[in-house]
Parts: sequence; C-alpha cells; structure tokens
Amino acid sequence: MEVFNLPDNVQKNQAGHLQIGGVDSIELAQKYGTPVIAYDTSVIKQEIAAFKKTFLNAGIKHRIVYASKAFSSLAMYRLLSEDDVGCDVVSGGELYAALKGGMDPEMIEFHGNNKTPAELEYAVQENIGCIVVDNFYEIELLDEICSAQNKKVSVVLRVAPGIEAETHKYISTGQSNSKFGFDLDSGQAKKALTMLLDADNLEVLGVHCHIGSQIFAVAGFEMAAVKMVQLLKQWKDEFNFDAQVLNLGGGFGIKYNEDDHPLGPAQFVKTIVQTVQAEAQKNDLMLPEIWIEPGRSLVGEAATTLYTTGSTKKVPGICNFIAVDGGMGDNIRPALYGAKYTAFLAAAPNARTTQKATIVGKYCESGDVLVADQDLPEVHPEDILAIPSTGAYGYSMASNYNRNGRPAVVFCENGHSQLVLKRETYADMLHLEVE
Ligand SMILES: Cc1ncc(COP(=O)(O)O)c(C=O)c1O
Ligand SMILES: N[C@@H](CCCC[NH3+])C(=O)O
Repeated sequence: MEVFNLPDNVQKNQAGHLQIGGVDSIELAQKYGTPVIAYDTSVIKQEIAAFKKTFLNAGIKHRIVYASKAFSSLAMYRLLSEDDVGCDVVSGGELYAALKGGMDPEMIEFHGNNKTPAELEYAVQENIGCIVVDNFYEIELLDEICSAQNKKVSVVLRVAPGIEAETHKYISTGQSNSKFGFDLDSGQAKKALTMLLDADNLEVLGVHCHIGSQIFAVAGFEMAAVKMVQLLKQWKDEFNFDAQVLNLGGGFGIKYNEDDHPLGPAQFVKTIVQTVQAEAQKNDLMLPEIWIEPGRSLVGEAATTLYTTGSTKKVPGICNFIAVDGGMGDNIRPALYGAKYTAFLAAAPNARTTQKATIVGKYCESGDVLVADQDLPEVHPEDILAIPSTGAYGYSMASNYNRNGRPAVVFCENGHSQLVLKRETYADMLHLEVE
C-alpha cells in the first residue's frame, strides 16, 4: 500500500514527529496526557488576518464576529480581543464565558431561537453590542425587559432568506422551514421590522442571515447577499429604513480530509463583498457595514487531537478495529453527521500503510467510530494517533458520556505550549452531585 497521504498543513520536526505550533506532538502527549486537543494558535491568527485583509483591500467597513459555539474558552476570547475580533454567543453560558474572557461587551452579539427571559435580562444588563432578534415572542419580551431596565438596546433582525445551502441537513439554516429567524418570502420579516420600528426601546441596527455551516460553494453566499441587499432596498423605499449593518453569517467550509477542497475563507469574503458592493450600487443604496460570523473556519484546522491507542480487534475478512482513549465524547461529529476525518501516527506521519482499519473510541456505543476504514501502518498499543482538523465543534460539543472526562486543551505557538483547559477529573464529574 502507499505511503500515507498527509493533509497539507501537517508539519514534521527533525525527529520525523508531527509538530503542532512548533511543539513535538509526542512531547505534548507525554506532558498533558491524552486525549488532548492541541491548537496551533498561529493558524487562528492567520485566518483572522486573511479575513481582515480581504475587507481592507476592498475598503469596506466590517466586523468579524467569531461564532463562540465552534470553540469557547477564556483563552480563545483573550486571543480574539487582542485581534479586535468580536464574538457571537447563543446562551447565557457563552455570554458569561465571553465576558470573563475579557471580551468587550460592545463586541458581543447574542443569537438564538429561544433566548430565555433570564438570558435577555442578563444581556441587557451587561450592555452587549446587539441582540439578534429571531422571533415575534422575543421582540415583545426584549422590549419589556428594556423598559423594566430603562435601557435602549440595538437589535439586528435575523432573516431566513429562503436559500438551501449545500451541506448536511442538520446544519443548513437559511431555508424557509428553518427554525431560525423570520421567513422572508411569507412576509414575516417585514412584519418583524414594523414591530421593531414601533418598539420604544429597540434600535434596529441592521439585518442578518446565516445559510448554514461547512459550505464549499460560493453560490449560496452570492444569492444571500443579493437577496439581502434587495430587501434593504425595499425597506429603504417603504420605511425609509437605513441599515447600518448587513451581517451575512458564517459557514465557510474547511478541510477535514483529502476529499475536501475548500476555497479558503478570504475567497468567500471576496465574493460576498463584491456581490454586496455591486448590488448596492445597482440599487443606489448606501453601503452598510458588512459583518461575518466565522466559527469553524477560524479554529477548525488549527487543532489536532492526540489519542493513545489501546486494544485492537481483527475480524478476519471483515474489519480491523483500533481503539483509542477518547471517541464520541470529545468528537461527536462522525456519529452525528457522518463527518469524515483522517488519522495517522504522530511519531511517523508518513509511515507505509499495511492495513485498513477503523478507529473506534472507548464509549459504550457501536456508533462510536472516529475514522472508518482507513489505510494505516501497523499500530501498537500505546502509540500516539493524531486526528487533525478537530478545532471546531469538538470540545464545544464534548460530553461526559460514560463518565469519561473531557480532554485537556492546549494552545501551541512558536515552540511553546500552554494548558488552556484542564483535563476533567473524576472528581470534577461529581461536582454537581448533591451528597
Ligand atoms: C448564526 C450563526 N452564525 C455563525 C455560525 C458559524 O458557522 P460556522 O462555524 O460554520 O462558520 C453559525 C453556525 O452554523 C450560526 O448558526
Ligand atoms: N455543530 C455543527 C455545526 C453547527 C452549526 C451551528 N449553527 C458541526 O459540527 O458541524
């Protein structure tokens, strides 16, 4: 069989080991234990810089709003703040973490299809930048909360633009039957705008749409941009409404394995910007500030998860299982979406492959498969196995299933590593028990 075909961003050191942010992966595994999710933070910074450069080259006022749900940690919020990147939150918990991480409240927007009264009260109390209103119930509730706190808040109106993104149906959000936002085609969005314009305590900053996640084609973003600018033109004519912000969401696809060929985040933004500029000019509309909400594309490719291998099971003529010390508790994506990853030996990323094997976790579920049927070299117990592109929606969707603790997370850059999230201990998992 062939020498293993490594993903492009995999770097090796002189010892031939995988290195992450200039740190030897075998040393990381020894120092922090496994499973460990190791981020090369320079990759996150490069992605941010690429987005910014595209906007700056076009001379467009913009804001990058990181979607916290992809990976939320205090260290991540600190990194974002240093780079003038804002964040979105979708729960009181994410808001609490963002504030604790030092995020400027003004740079925070609050999303969600069912924000609770307590969450809205908290957001208003903390004077966050804006609330992305999602439904009629929320408009009334928010107006009452603002009135009770004697405050005015900025809101952005989330529109479901009626666009089907080419992605897994669980993560497609722009279509008319989505649970998110006000449907455009049936007139709900217009009704929401009239309610917002009438509300005493709400200031409408602009409009928002998000068509889905892990999207490779630019066509959906182009369609969304055209539809949204045309909508703003209608609302300018009908209500003399001037949007200051047009938020076109996130969803830019990344590379998980050799079959994925994403365009690169900057290319998506270039298309979005050019489409908005052209459509605004055509409609003689003042150009709003453009906001984007990348989650996965900022952090996904930046991290690699390191596991230690344990038992193996060979069923002659059927399959070879190699089990690792993590699994669906630190990466639910293969089980939930059929997401495909690639694994390789951290000590010998290019080792000649000799077998087809399925990497499984240690959870009590047959669906606990991390990588199915991949060419691999001989693997022995206690080897360190690396799975790249695990920086988004891995830790943030992690669980304590079977009372396995969540993994440690480290940030690596320029040959240094730093623990940012401790490994969850047995005692941590009993933290909420009432004894
Ligand atoms: C409203 C909103 N914005 C941004 C994102 C981030 O998406 P992604 O991680 O695909 O960039 C999501 C998730 O799909 C979302 O629901
Ligand atoms: N959790 C999803 C993405 C969710 C998108 C949120 N709207 C994933 O892992 O791909």
